[in-house]
Amino acid sequence: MLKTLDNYQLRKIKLMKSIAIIGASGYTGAQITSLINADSNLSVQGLYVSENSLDKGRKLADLYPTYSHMAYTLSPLTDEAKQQIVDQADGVVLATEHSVSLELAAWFYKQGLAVFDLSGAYRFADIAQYPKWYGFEHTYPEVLAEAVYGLAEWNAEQIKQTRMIAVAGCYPTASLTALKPLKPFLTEMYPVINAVSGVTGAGRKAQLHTNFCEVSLTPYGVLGHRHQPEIATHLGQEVIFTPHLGNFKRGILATITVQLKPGTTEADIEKAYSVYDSSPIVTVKHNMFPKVDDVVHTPNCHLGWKFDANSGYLVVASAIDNLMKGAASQGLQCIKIHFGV
Ligand SMILES: NC(=O)C1=CN([C@@H]2O[C@H](COP(=O)(O)OP(=O)(O)OC[C@H]3O[C@@H](n4cnc5c(N)ncnc54)[C@H](OP(=O)(O)O)[C@@H]3O)[C@@H](O)[C@H]2O)C=CC1
Ligand SMILES: CC(=O)N[C@@H](CCC(=O)OP(=O)(O)O)C(=O)O
Repeated sequence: MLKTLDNYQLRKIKLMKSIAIIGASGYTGAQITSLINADSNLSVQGLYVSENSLDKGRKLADLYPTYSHMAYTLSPLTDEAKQQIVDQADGVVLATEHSVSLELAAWFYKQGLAVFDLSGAYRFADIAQYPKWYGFEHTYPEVLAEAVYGLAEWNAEQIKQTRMIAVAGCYPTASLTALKPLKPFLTEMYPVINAVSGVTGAGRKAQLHTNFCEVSLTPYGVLGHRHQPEIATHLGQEVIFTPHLGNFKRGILATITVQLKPGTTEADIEKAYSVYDSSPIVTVKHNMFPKVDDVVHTPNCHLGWKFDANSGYLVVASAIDNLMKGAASQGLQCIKIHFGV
């Protein structure tokens, strides 16, 4: 029977899965490395940075002393390294910028690996969206056609079936987790999402606007952030989305105001959110609101809501850690769902 299985199927039934992490010196890459390292069903094949990276050859723990228990070295992603990944790994995590992920995802996918991309390069099924929101033409429609949106609580069946997983964005994860259960009750009025992110959301590289002395709570990307169409696409409804940069390191709080269909009751909303009753990750509270501090460094999403039956307005707040549920721990959820470990 084994003779009829191809290499990928054989790898899939192997008990321990080996994962390569590309972009491992960045915030999400280092975070997912620590999660994979701690998981008894997974092993780290290797950690990679760009071929000419200033960090190549350095130990991850030298960049992040908090990871002093891990002895991994950052290797340059040369052609030989890519071939080694193909030979040794079952899956590859891309914790790289969108245009880098665009190329690497297609290459590793075509070599037969499972790809878990933390960037936005494969999150829209509609190829026409990429030039506007990401500034590039998507040149791999055949790989894009295989991509599934890695919102773990909602798309588990598809995540099992495909090798190309576009892990959901950070603000979209917070927003969609709150809004998707309410879909049957939404009207034509757009939900209004105001969200604040910690500065790690912008990545590790030096940028003026994330300097300590520059950061002060402010909106950005108003009526033009790429997460607006990501949320709208995966909700199936337009939204108004306003992100803010907050003066804290980690975490996202999205506060969402939405008018529900006439006749909607509190019981309807309770029932809608009961979809998360069996989830160890999503917790829903009525008339109690979440705090960012309660979710940072955890994979959890905390939701809190209040409804005014007279006006039909619901306010729901959603808190996650942008580096965890917004990227690395959701990536880990996708890996574990995909490989069934
Ligand atoms: N930060 C966040 O909260 C979230 C981020 N994301 C997404 O995850 C991805 C990574 O984000 P983040 O960790 O913040 O980014 P960082 O800027 O912190 O890290 C980027 C990493 O990519 C490496 N890199 C750059 N170019 C290449 C290349 N050509 N080949 C291999 N490695 C390369 C960098 O190392 P070097 O340059 O030294 O090679 C670094 O390790 C992005 O697409 C981002 O949009 C998703 C959800 C949340
Ligand atoms: C504070 C900050 O700059 N946040 C980033 C979002 C985080 C991110 O990298 O976006 P993805 O989840 O789509 O990968 C931004 O607004 O672009």
